[in-house]
Amino acid sequence: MLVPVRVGILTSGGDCPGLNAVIRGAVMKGDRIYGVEFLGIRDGFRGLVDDDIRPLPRHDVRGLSRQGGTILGTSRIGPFAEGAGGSARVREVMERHEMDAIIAVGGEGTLTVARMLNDDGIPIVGVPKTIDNDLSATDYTFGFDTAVSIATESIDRLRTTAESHSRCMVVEVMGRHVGWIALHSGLAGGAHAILIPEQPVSMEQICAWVDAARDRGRAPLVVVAEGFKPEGTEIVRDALDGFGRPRLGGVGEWLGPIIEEQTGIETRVMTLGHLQRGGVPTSYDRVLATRFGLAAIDAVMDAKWGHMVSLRGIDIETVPLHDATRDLKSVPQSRWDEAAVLFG
Ligand SMILES: Nc1ncnc2c1ncn2[C@@H]1O[C@H](COP(=O)(O)OP(=O)(O)OP(=O)(O)O)[C@@H](O)[C@H]1O
Ligand SMILES: O=P(O)(O)OC[C@H]1O[C@](O)(CO)[C@@H](O)[C@@H]1O
Ligand SMILES: [Mg+2]
Repeated sequence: MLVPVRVGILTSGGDCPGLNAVIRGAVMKGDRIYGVEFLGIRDGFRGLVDDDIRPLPRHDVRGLSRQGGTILGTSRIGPFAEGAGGSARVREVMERHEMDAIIAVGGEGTLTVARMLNDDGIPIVGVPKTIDNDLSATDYTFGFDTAVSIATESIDRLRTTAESHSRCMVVEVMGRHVGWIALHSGLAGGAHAILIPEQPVSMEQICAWVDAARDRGRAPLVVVAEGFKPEGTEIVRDALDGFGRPRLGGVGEWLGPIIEEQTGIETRVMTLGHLQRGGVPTSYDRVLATRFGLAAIDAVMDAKWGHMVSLRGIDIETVPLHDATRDLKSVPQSRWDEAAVLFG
């Protein structure tokens, strides 16, 4: 059996508070316990395609657990894009650097690529990241707690100004396919309506909740996930990002004027955007990310190729990437029903 001595690590997809803590955990345990050397792959899979790789010694990860972003850089470039060379190119670059295995830290797309590389025989393990908390096969991903904390603090601040002016406030948070950030920050912040991609809601219902909150003497607070789709209305999103995905952000700006017109309540809109992904991770995310990093190098040494580390209850386990990338973890109906009792 291959005993890895040189391990490459990359971070891919959108950045997320806690990525550096994963890198530190893996490198420190790899150095102290297993005596392996690390290679830092720059900007996710781009570094493998372009051969942009450098040594990542232990002293380079000092103090990293509290640092936001990723010291390795990240991108949405994949090895299976046209002209990128696929698994053959990845294998060639690994051989040039005598790299025995790869730790890939990323979201559903990155882990899908890791699975495809593994299917072609490349020794790789995954670490799940995303502020959206949309990965199945793990209870939580790091970054989510930080994003919810930032959103909740923002909601608390927006509330005092909204109350002073008796205004309605619409707060747009991230959540491309799922509404976990909106659900948790909305619950924590006492929102009068929480709008998520999983639950289409009509404008009539949204305005009814706003009216009801105002009638009780409250400044109505609406928390909306960027991927929310109002029932019976198409929001045209024709702008695409560099990778052909709809550029989200803007549903709040779309909702605000309609609420103002239909309810007569002066309405302001705040889109939190990338604030939710920046800055230092919370202590919860630092601990989870560090534990994921420690478990990732264990998985490499145990040759758990094609697996990712995962949180189950309070334990860190490994699960096959095939299971982890099958379905997105959306907000179940019961969680939305539970929250909806408090709307209006
Ligand atoms: N099914 C796929 N086949 C080939 N390449 C893929 C596939 N899915 C994703 N990729 C590649 O992997 C990259 C990383 O995926 P993506 O940009 O979705 O980030 P992610 O890891 O899912 O993180 P985030 O949560 O920020 O989206 C994609 O930009 C693309 O280049
Ligand atoms: O930073 P970018 O590339 O605009 O990506 C934004 C997307 O990334 C995420 O933050 C994480 O997947 C989503 O919530 C959001 O839609
Ligand atoms: Mg993705």
